[in-house]
Amino acid sequence: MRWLTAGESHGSGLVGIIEGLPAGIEITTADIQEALMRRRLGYGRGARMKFEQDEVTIIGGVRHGVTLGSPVAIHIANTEWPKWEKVMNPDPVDPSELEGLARNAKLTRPRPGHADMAGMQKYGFDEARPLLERASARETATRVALGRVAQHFLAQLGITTVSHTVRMGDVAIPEGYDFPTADDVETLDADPLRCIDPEISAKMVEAVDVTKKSGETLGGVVEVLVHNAPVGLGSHIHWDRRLDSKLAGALMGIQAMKGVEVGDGFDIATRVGSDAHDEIVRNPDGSVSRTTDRAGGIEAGMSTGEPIRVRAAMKPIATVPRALQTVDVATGQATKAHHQRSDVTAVPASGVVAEAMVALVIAAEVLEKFGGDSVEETKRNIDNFLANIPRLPQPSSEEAHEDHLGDPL
Ligand SMILES: Cc1cc2nc3c(=O)[nH]c(=O)nc-3n(C[C@H](O)[C@H](O)[C@H](O)COP(=O)(O)O)c2cc1C
Ligand SMILES: C=C(O[C@@H]1CC(C(=O)O)=C[C@@H](OP(=O)(O)O)[C@H]1O)C(=O)O
Repeated sequence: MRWLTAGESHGSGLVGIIEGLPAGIEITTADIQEALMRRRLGYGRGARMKFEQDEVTIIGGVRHGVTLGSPVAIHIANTEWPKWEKVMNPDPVDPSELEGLARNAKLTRPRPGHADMAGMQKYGFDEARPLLERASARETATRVALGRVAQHFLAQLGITTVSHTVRMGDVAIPEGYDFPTADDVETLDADPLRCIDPEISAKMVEAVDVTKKSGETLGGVVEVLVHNAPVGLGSHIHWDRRLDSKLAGALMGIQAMKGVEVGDGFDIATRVGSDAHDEIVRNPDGSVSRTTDRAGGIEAGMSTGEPIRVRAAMKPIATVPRALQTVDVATGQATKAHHQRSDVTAVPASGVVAEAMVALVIAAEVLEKFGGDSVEETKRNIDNFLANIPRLPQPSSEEAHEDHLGDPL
């Protein structure tokens, strides 16, 4: 399975293509539209989220609400395009038509923390527009659209994904909360911060308000959980086949992410071994499970069958209203970075994007291990694999209580 996106923030639209998914995934334009609505929700987003619409067209790969096994191509029109048509036209535009257009003004005061400065130097532009257009998280609409197709595939296999906000600036949900499941998605989406704790959510709203008033921006942390993923996705045999490596790369590939954790992540480094791992127990049917989920459902790069749990830390938005120190690349003068309308925070939206990225990784891993040209075939292969994992023998009561501490390997 592979996928690609194209399109600029203020271009005519975005395009996503995903190839290698099986036939038989149930998906409609309305489903994708709904996924894109979820990405627009969230307290702290800027004006653009309110007036711009995501107009979805499925270009190929789906017939009568079901995938065909051919590449699925999705177009998302930017409804703002008429205002940007001259400034962002792929074809040359007569300079007289651009004269005096505020939108065409050269952005020569790069924002620290965005693509402006490094991008100008790397790609040889004398202003930031050609960089920020593609760096912009507008592109994540396409990932969410493709991610929704992957999520439907996984859901038909019984695998579900859910995301939520666990931190907004210095407000965090206390550890020890029950992991949300697919049943919580509606409640989470109805919360302005996509937080499972209403009291903490109210404090997060307050933090966003205070931040906005002071001309500042705010970051936070989102968590994604995958429930019911089979054991054995990913592999220990090479670094780039490890599931944790792939998930970390996918999450870090989201704009503004500065850190990723798997399971209890960085906190694990502060603990002793017996508080760091997930002890293994025999279930009555002879299968095994873990007593905790500190490892985030991944050991040695392989899913264990426990919930997969990953987190991503988002930095505060770089377009800070109280603009930061920079230099004007046209004059060399010290100045303040250019500022336009912008989000105060996009953490809740990032949870939806992170969920899509995780779904795309898990879908690819499911297909890598189990294959299948139809969803039914993939499902048969998973069921067959799981049915053939040997069940543990029934222990005698003495053996069950035997202390294996110090057993030689
Ligand atoms: C959903 C979402 C919305 C974002 N909105 C903004 C925004 O309004 N203004 C801004 O400066 N950055 C915003 N960002 C972050 C920038 O896109 C990002 O900082 C920039 O592309 C530079 O990449 P980097 O932060 O990964 O270094 C947003 C990110 C996401 C995921
Ligand atoms: C358009 C989206 O997010 C944009 C992401 C973004 C950035 O710099 O990443 C900057 C803002 O765009 P603008 O500068 O045009 O106001 C956000 O609105 C979107 O998520 O659909």
